Amino acid sequence: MSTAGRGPLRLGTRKSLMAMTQSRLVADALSQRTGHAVELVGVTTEGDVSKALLAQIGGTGVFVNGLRDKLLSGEVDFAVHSLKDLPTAPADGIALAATPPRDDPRDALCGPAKLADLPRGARVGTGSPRRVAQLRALRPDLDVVPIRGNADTRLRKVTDGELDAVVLAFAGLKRIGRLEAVAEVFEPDQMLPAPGQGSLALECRSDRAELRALLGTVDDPATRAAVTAERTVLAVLEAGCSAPVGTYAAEVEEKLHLTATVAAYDGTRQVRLSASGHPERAEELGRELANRLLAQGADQLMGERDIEPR
Ligand SMILES: NCc1[nH]cc(CCC(=O)O)c1CC(=O)O
Repeated sequence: MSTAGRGPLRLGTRKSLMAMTQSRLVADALSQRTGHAVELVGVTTEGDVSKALLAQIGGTGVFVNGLRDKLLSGEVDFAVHSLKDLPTAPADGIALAATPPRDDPRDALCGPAKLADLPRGARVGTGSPRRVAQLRALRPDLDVVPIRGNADTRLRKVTDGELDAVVLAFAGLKRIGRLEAVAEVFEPDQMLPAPGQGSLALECRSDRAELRALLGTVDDPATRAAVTAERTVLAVLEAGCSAPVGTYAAEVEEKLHLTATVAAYDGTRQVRLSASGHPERAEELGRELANRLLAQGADQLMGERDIEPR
């Protein structure tokens, strides 16, 4: 195929502004490292076509599967995903070839005021149970409103006056050039991000060894250790992207520090634990922390649900 200099590498990407921007970033980094030209190939996935489908199956993997099909059929050579959108279960025939250096993993409040300055009962929109639970823990008086749609659509609900604020991933806002909307960035001690948030994932067919090595030139081992620990927590909890699970891992002085929370939707209870260890033990660290969360009632908290995103 095109791995050894015969024509550009074909990068399959969703066509949204966020996806195109992050794909272009990866394409540029890869060209710089390897000298290979990279061509973006826009792919329409089921998740882009059908909102009904997205609601029905909860979003897990719909964006990802369409791109994986193109990898397996050989229509594209590799794909770039937001890592937090990747299901934790490995996919047959697909390899996670690289996790580039992570962008800012934090969540951001977008609107006219910081969280503490929003009026009592202010309407704050988010589609994520993880954000719902942690927002309610911080400000039980808020009216947390479930919303869907891309970042632009969500931000418009604030400018239209339908909502007082929305919570979105800082990295995504940066990629679409909307950081001016940010009123406050939440530190992990206030709100733990989604596992893998702010990170990208490069996938290709697992049988293409040469291509995997080439893509591996943009891999960042510290990012990989961190997101491995975070995603293992999610996998062991058997929770998906729609679970009230927040995690954050980072390497400090060659040690990996991991914090994870499982929170009740009503914000009244939260289990939150931390652990640290050698980055090579990222997976074990995640597994051990998840088991400790379960021992403290995490499964019961995850089973509770009081709002459905619309
Ligand atoms: N769920 C959609 C999604 N997938 C990745 C990002 C943001 C970028 C990232 O986390 O890497 C977003 C939007 C958001 O949560 O605000």
